[in-house]
Amino acid sequence: MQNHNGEAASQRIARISAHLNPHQLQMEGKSGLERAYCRAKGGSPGFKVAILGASGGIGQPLSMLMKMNPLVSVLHLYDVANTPGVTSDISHMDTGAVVRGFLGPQQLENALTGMDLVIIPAGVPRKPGMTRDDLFNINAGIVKTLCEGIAKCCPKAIVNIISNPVNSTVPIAAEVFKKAGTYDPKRLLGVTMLDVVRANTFVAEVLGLDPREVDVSVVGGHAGVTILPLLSQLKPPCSFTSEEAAYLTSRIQNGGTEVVEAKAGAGSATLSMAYAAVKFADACLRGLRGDADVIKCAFVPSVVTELPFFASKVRLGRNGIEEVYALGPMNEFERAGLEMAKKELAGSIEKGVSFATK
Ligand SMILES: NC(=O)C1=CN([C@@H]2O[C@H](COP(=O)(O)OP(=O)(O)OC[C@H]3O[C@@H](n4cnc5c(N)ncnc54)[C@H](O)[C@@H]3O)[C@@H](O)[C@H]2O)C=CC1
Ligand SMILES: O=C([O-])CC(=O)C(=O)O
Repeated sequence: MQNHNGEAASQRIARISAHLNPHQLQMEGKSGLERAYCRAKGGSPGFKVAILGASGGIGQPLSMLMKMNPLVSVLHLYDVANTPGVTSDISHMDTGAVVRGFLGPQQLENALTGMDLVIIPAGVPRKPGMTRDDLFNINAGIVKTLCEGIAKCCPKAIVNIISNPVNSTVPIAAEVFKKAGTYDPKRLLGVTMLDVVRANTFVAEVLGLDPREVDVSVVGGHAGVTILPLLSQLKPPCSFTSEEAAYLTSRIQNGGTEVVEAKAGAGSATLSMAYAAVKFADACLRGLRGDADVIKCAFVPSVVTELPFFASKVRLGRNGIEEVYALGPMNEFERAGLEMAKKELAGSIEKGVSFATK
């Protein structure tokens, strides 16, 4: 009996059994992959997304949530450990995206080829007492290698960098792409969405509002004092006492540390980060699709200050970043915060650039 694609029963069984063993499929190379992608024909057309570091604390819930995203037609899960299990598990979800797993450096190129969006949560997380910069020695090399793969296999992809320290890993990525001759500043974004998610939550708590009604712009970078919430620009407009502004700014700046301490050695934010990463990735995909007015904060190549990278609101479109918005009016407290943020950011950016160019 033939199915609606005109496929005979024997072909159907062969296709399904091949799909059940991702490794076998991988070994079979292109024809196996092509067969798996046939399944996408039944689903909606969409974008191809790779997650690098897909088996980790962020990677797993992020993979799950991206499998639920109707804009995704193909989802590649890459890690140096445990991707067969994560892929098998997630592939049973009855959503449209076809999921494929890739394990270890020899499969990185297949994981990346043809991707529209690459999300990178690969790398080690903090333990109590550490700063994000303490992760530099391990994560800088990981991000560099993964970006070399991107430059080679999907140079036009939008890249979302989650791996810390974001203030240095984004400049590293830029240098890798420059060296490879593929750099497009519109396509490189450091993910600072969790700072916005936290800011919305904490501000809503103070104001007694639903967090979904609150929109805080968070600029600067993604570590300590470089995280600068612009509470004076809050939507809906509200005023805070100086005590409230100081409390909220400090809580937003230390949100990551709050989670690291509560997890007491078992890592840093993973679930709220996966939520924030999907919110951001979805915005990038909506931009690629051509939706109007997709605006989010991100740490990007920038000319809004004298620094080469800075987080501010950006408009996302078919080419990635279509517009980087200026910081807008700030009060005295925020202007002082901006000076502190820029001072620390300059060193973190320089550290990333010199690592990648040495
Ligand atoms: N941008 C942000 O707002 C946030 C960033 N982070 C950062 O995200 C990163 C990941 O955090 P978690 O998922 O909690 O860590 P985790 O340790 O649970 O997972 C990391 C994953 O990366 C994989 N990995 C290591 N080296 C790799 C390589 N060369 N290629 C591919 N995969 C590799 C590991 O096998 C592991 O599965 C950390 O650097 C953390 O600091 C965490 C929270 C928020
Ligand atoms: O604090 C950390 O190490 C992880 C992170 O970036 C965050 O939760 O904002």
